[in-house]
Amino acid sequence: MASSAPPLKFPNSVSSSTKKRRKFSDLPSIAPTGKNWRPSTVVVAGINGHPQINGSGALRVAFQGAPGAYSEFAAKTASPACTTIPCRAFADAIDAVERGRADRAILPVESTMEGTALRNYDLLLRHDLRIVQEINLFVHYCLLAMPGVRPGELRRVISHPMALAHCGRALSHLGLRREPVEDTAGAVEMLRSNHLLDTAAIASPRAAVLYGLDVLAHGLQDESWNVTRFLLLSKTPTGPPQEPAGAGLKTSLVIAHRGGSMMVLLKVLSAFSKRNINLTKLEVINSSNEGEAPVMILDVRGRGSLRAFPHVLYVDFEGSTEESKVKEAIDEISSFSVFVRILGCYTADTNVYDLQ
Ligand SMILES: O=C(O)C(=O)Cc1ccccc1
Repeated sequence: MASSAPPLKFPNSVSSSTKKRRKFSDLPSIAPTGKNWRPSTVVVAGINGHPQINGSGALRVAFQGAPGAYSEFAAKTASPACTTIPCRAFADAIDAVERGRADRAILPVESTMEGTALRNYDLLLRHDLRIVQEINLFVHYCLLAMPGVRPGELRRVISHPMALAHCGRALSHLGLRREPVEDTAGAVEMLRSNHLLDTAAIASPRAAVLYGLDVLAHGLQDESWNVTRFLLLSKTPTGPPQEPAGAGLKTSLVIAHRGGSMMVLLKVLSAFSKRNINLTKLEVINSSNEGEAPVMILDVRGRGSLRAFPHVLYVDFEGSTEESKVKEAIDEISSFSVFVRILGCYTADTNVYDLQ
């Protein structure tokens, strides 16, 4: 399917693109998966054209949650032939990669409704893993209950905090007490195994089928345009994908410093703009007020120690670390920032995958 969608615009992200955000129904590049789990547009062989890793040929991807979680769908979208490894927490998924029990970890990092999931970005910064792929997944939420339960019998709803937040208006309307749990599919599993008749879960339609629950409502999200961006992380650097002049590639950086935050921001923007490098994300974190925790970043080049910074910029831009203008921009930024780390260089995902 065509891959001509404009860059996604996430709230709280500053994009240099002036293109208008388009509605789901307008987008030509939606890759619907139908009832068939895998979007036909995704290349089956390996990640970014890199060879599959383990003997059986299947990439092992660790994700947070029970089978049927959105992160698992995202992993299957990235690499349809992969074996997925459920983990209790995102930190466990990262740990699985660090210890070699998995080849990749998958992490939701931002959504069109909520912006950047800073806790997950924090995790990324504390570990030495590289971003090797991004996946944009259209997230549909359903209200699920035990078979035969009617809406009037429900008192509370459980789900992942992001799902509860994305469905805030609908849940207020239903008057259900909200309780966060680790993940959406885990919530469904909890209903099933504890035979909870007064509790609903928010999860995907696939989780309903997987665990045999009734779908009481579809499309529960407050906004119809609800896309989550996931990153696939690897321990082994795969190197920038080989594309002529960095075409279709994206690089993610973290820039950290200790003071003069506006000045640094302006200088960073200037380093990119004078080289015509298009930013696709800019997130500014300031935690210099008393009582605010600094951002902890693993210094992968130095002694491998964690360093604390009050001012951090997350920057994604179009281009590859192999391009000379990108190297120059990074060198210039390194000359006035305390710390710069390349989080990954990978193929930009211009599709939005729809798993319904
Ligand atoms: O809980 C899940 O299913 C996840 O994979 C995390 C999540 C939750 C809501 C939207 C996207 C990802």
